[in-house]
Amino acid sequence: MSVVINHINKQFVTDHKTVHTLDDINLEFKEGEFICLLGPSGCGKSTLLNIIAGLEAATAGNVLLQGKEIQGAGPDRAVMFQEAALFPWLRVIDNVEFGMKLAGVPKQVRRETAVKYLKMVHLTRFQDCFVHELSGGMKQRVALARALTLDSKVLLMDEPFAALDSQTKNILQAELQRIWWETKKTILFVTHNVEEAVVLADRVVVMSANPGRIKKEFHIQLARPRLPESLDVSYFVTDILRELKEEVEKVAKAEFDSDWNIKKDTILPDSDSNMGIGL
Ligand SMILES: Nc1ncnc2c1ncn2[C@@H]1O[C@H](COP(=O)(O)OP(=O)(O)OP(=O)(O)O)[C@@H](O)[C@H]1O
Repeated sequence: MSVVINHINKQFVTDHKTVHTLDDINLEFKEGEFICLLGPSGCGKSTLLNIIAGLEAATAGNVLLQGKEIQGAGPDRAVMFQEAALFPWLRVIDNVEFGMKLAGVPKQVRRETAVKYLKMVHLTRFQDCFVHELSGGMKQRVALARALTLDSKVLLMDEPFAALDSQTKNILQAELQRIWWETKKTILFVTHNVEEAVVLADRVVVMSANPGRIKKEFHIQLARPRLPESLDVSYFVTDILRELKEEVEKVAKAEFDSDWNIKKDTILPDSDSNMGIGL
């Protein structure tokens, strides 16, 4: 399913100020394309993802899915966040079935579909466990299985692996590459991690901040599966980091006290592929 973002603007109006978060965002995702969105903290990545999900309204502009303007959230778009947001009182299998239950899918079909996707994330052995019995990585795999069950053509992922250790993250990146390949979904994946973006994406979109704009796009024409430690991945990482560095420093200058010295206290060593985290 193709996604077209037309002239999206977003302003948040609070009691004491108006924040111009997104300025004239135009983007097109081809059917089955994997896009990663990178940018300094606060540039509006999550806001843009929420607008595409229909969870947030744009101030101006629109989002077209297969040529049709979206009106709020819909089953054609599944969303996955940094926190798995599973129900602790339900077993794994019931968590995976939950969205289908709400959608009125009959019990038998629900169960078969849940097992199919638990198999896809290699968790069938744990289907009768409760959430507290799972590791962080397993919880995200349950959330991924749940997101896949509604068979939506678009998957919107907001830093889904950010809270995981690097080994688990690498495993899940490999799994996601395989699942994307098998399901042919259109994926928008928000991350702070440049290496993760290069490993996963067909195209990496870099945003600038204040207000959020599209700064540059990188087409990652590398064979898959990709390994984070490979030389061709590092080549793209270096290139993208160069583009991001300027943006992250701009945000830091605006947010840090005036005695902060960008050279002395630098948070931006050239090899840092998590640039911007924690700003
Ligand atoms: N509900 C809201 N009300 C007011 N301002 C908001 C709201 N949601 C987001 N903002 C502001 O919009 C800007 C963009 O926020 P957003 O979370 O989209 O950025 P981000 O790039 O995803 O950041 P991060 O990488 O840190 O998650 C920030 O300045 C934020 O404070």
